[in-house]
Amino acid sequence: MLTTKREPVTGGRAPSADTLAGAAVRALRDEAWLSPKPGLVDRRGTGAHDDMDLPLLLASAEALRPAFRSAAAVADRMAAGGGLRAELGRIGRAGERAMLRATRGANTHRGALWALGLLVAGVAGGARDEREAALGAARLAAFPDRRNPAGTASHGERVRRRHGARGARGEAEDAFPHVMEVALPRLRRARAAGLAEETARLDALLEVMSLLDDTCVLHRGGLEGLRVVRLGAERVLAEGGAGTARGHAALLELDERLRARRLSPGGSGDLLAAALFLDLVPWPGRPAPGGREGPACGH
Ligand SMILES: CC(C)(COP(=O)(O)OP(=O)(O)OC[C@H]1O[C@@H](n2cnc3c(N)ncnc32)[C@H](O)[C@@H]1O)[C@@H](O)C(=O)NCCC(=O)NCCS
Ligand SMILES: Nc1ncnc2c1ncn2[C@@H]1O[C@H](COP(=O)(O)OP(=O)(O)OP(=O)(O)O)[C@@H](O)[C@H]1O
Repeated sequence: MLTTKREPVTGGRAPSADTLAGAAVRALRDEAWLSPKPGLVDRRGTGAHDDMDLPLLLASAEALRPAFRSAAAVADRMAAGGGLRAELGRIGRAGERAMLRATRGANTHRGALWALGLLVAGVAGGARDEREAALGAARLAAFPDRRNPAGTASHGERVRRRHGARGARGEAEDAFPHVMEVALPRLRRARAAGLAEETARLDALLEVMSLLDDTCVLHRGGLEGLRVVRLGAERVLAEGGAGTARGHAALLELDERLRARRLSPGGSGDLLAAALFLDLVPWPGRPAPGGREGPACGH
């Protein structure tokens, strides 16, 4: 049964489902285009992957638009609770099927759909700012996924058992600390310091990479792989970040190393996309989203 949602934000209305879906797809596209990203698919190539490239990521992002729209619509209609969580689970699984159809079976955006789907629902549920959106998403993530079909042992599940990493689910339940306390502040600090938008985004990605227990990396490379990713990202930042000659050289070296070991920091890519999404949301009563108009990276 549908329950009515709590009264919305004071003053303005939550952005429409179309607007939120547009921002989520745009965030995925921006993350995909961003280059050079260590180990990830970008506009230069396939990174550490052999089953995906930029056109496939862009097609996947577009295929997820209806799922984001539905997540927003249902969160606008229903009160936050177990019922809404169950609906989001259904929408998320349908979104994953649409993604797999669009990519002929490649997992291009599973983790991203999870993070962005919950955040879209957090915003549509009446959040007035990004902090409230992350807290709303966390509350939803904490409800049991009642309709989750049993017996689907994902890579993340196996890694969780083996290494105790809490992965994508833990990040959401904790209200996205690597988005709220790492990626967004880094992005804004870098912009305030006058760095180019692409450099600011790369530095935000690298800082997340240097801290995250990424189950994508653990699955492919174990604890040693995770160490390579985290220390490598830390070194790029210590050399001055993506915008300096030394930092850029360290970044390309890290990219080589990750591609040679088939290590892809997909969880960090997802969380950068989540930060870009929150940065794009037209919060009620506020001016231009993220203070910028139009694509920052020329696509
Ligand atoms: C919880 C999810 C992510 C499944 O998690 P699980 O770890 O079992 O899956 P999987 O191994 O496929 O990994 C998920 C992806 O998360 C990303 N990731 C990895 N580590 C992290 C991390 N520390 N933080 C954030 N993201 C991470 C990576 O991209 C990874 O590929 C999710 O897909 C799910 O339960 N979906 C069901 C549909 C649903 O409820 N959707 C709701 C929102 S629409
Ligand atoms: N630019 C990007 N390039 C590649 N992956 C990305 C990118 N941005 C985010 N991701 C995330 O990385 C994940 C891809 O993970 P991975 O390739 O490890 O999946 P898998 O198919 O489950 O594993 P494997 O390929 O090892 O069998 C996706 O869930 C996606 O959300």
